[in-house]
Amino acid sequence: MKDEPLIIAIDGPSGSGKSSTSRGVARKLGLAYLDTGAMYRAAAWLVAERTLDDPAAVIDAIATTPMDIALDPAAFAISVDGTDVTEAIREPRISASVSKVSTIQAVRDILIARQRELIAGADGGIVVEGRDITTVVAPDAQVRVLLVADPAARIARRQAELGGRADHAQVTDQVIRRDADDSTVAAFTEAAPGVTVVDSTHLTLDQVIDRICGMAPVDR
Ligand SMILES: Nc1ncnc2c1ncn2[C@@H]1O[C@H](COP(=O)(O)OP(=O)(O)O)[C@@H](O)[C@H]1O
Ligand SMILES: Nc1ccn([C@H]2C[C@H](O)[C@@H](COP(=O)(O)OP(=O)(O)O)O2)c(=O)n1
Repeated sequence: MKDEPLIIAIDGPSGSGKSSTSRGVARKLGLAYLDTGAMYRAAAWLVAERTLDDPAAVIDAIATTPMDIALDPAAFAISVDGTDVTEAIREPRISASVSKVSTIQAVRDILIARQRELIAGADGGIVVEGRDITTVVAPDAQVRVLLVADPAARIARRQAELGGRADHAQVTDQVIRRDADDSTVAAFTEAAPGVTVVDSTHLTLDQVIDRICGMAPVDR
């Protein structure tokens, strides 16, 4: 009987290193890569673009608007209704507004269903990162990791990444306040049973990637 495709699930708070680590693991092991945070960001972009406020209108727009996300760890891209939003979803205005959209349970239900379809279609295996992957989206993944790092390290990393585009107060809001809001709908502050905690505070990116690759079944 053929083995099930390998699924590696990585959750964690903002700035813990999920995206860079997941991309690195996917490249090293030859797997696809799904950034579920990008899907919530794209939904928030759509809501901002159409200046929607009423929750029913928000849910309807997200349910009916096509979203296309690339699963190649070397060439990330995402579009909404044919518009490439790869860059736009990283803008501070989206970082500041995304939790308002991602904490609507009906929005989560829509995006979780799409995420499960994408995972099921990745027959060569996939690394999936987010906040609820180890617990809700793919709790049966063979490798389940909660990636953490001290708040000061996470703020410093995000600040370095954004350069002059956001001051310390904005970055702290993006990291700490957003985690507090996000953790009302997804349990990523503590590892669920069977989930391995990896603390990246004092590890380089390569060390984190190696550690997670080392958790994959050896016959890969
Ligand atoms: N182990 C690490 N050590 C130092 N910097 C890291 C490490 N992992 C990630 N980074 C850097 O921290 C920033 C945030 O990482 P990212 O992968 O976007 O985190 P997340 O997806 O959890 O928000 C990026 O600039 C990334 O290069
Ligand atoms: N599986 C997921 C992934 C992200 N989210 C939410 C939480 C975050 O505020 C946004 C954006 O996620 P993203 O992973 O891009 O955030 P950061 O890289 O940490 O800045 O989406 C979620 O609720 N569930």
